[in-house]
Amino acid sequence: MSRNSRIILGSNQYGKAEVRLVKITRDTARHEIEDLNVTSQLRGDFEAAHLDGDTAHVVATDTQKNTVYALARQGVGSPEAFLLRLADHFTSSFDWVSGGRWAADSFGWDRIQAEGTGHPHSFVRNGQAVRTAVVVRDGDTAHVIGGLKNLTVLKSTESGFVGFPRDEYTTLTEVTDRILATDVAARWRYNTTDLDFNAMYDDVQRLLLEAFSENYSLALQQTLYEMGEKVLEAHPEIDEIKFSMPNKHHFLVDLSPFGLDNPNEVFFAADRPYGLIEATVLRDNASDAGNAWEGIAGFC
Ligand SMILES: O=c1[nH]c(=O)c2[nH]c(=O)[nH]c2[nH]1
Repeated sequence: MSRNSRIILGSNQYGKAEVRLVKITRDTARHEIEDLNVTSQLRGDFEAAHLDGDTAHVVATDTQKNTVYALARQGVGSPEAFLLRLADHFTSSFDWVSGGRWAADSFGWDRIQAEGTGHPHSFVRNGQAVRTAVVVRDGDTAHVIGGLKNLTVLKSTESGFVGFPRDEYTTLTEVTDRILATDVAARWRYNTTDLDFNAMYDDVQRLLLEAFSENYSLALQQTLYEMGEKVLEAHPEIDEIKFSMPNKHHFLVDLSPFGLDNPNEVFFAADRPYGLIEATVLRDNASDAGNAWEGIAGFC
């Protein structure tokens, strides 16, 4: 086949998406569970595969899936550490693999309560946030991005929204006492790979919840910024944090047709449309993110 010399291959990556991995650690009768959804994508010299169908460099996506399971046999530890190990494995095993992108969602399980410290091997899926992690490896450089999504929070007072501009299309009334509710999605970029990522995750989640709850909110934008600021102040290992937060509106129901008052007690929880508040909070001297954020959808 003759080739059009003015057409070239651009950026590319490939691998296995959403490998469902459950790892039970059962060294003792008290088991531990790790539950992840892992995506592995390789980057490097794959031009011949795209141009000629030459598979000599194509580490099969099936092999990538198997590698996820095989490396899990030695333990997961934390999503971030596990993805770093996958990155190391692929870049050191195949000369032409120069890097890639590895991502995981991880799902929490709590022990079913028994006396004392909980059941040794029975768990209930934790309905709280889904933990997210991404490792982007380019040569010897690795970027690690921790995160969470679906962290649903609500405060029933200590929030208002006043002072916004009014034009011919503005109907919103000013309120100094409203419900503020959102599903927090956040991704934060570490500036080192040598960390106890599980401890970091727990502390970032704690700080996010604390910041959401502690101050009067003049706008969801302000609360978002305070959440990011609190994380960056506490953790020099994090250079930036991105948020995407829907403003889940709760409208006061007019009960006057029924002869009833409604002192901020009965609400219609609308599911759409919703406000969508997104921002990045970062250090003014943040390290270079390179292409770390590429492919992470839904943030600005
Ligand atoms: O916290 C808020 N920020 C907004 O930008 C906004 N816009 C709106 O209609 N309500 C709100 N609330």
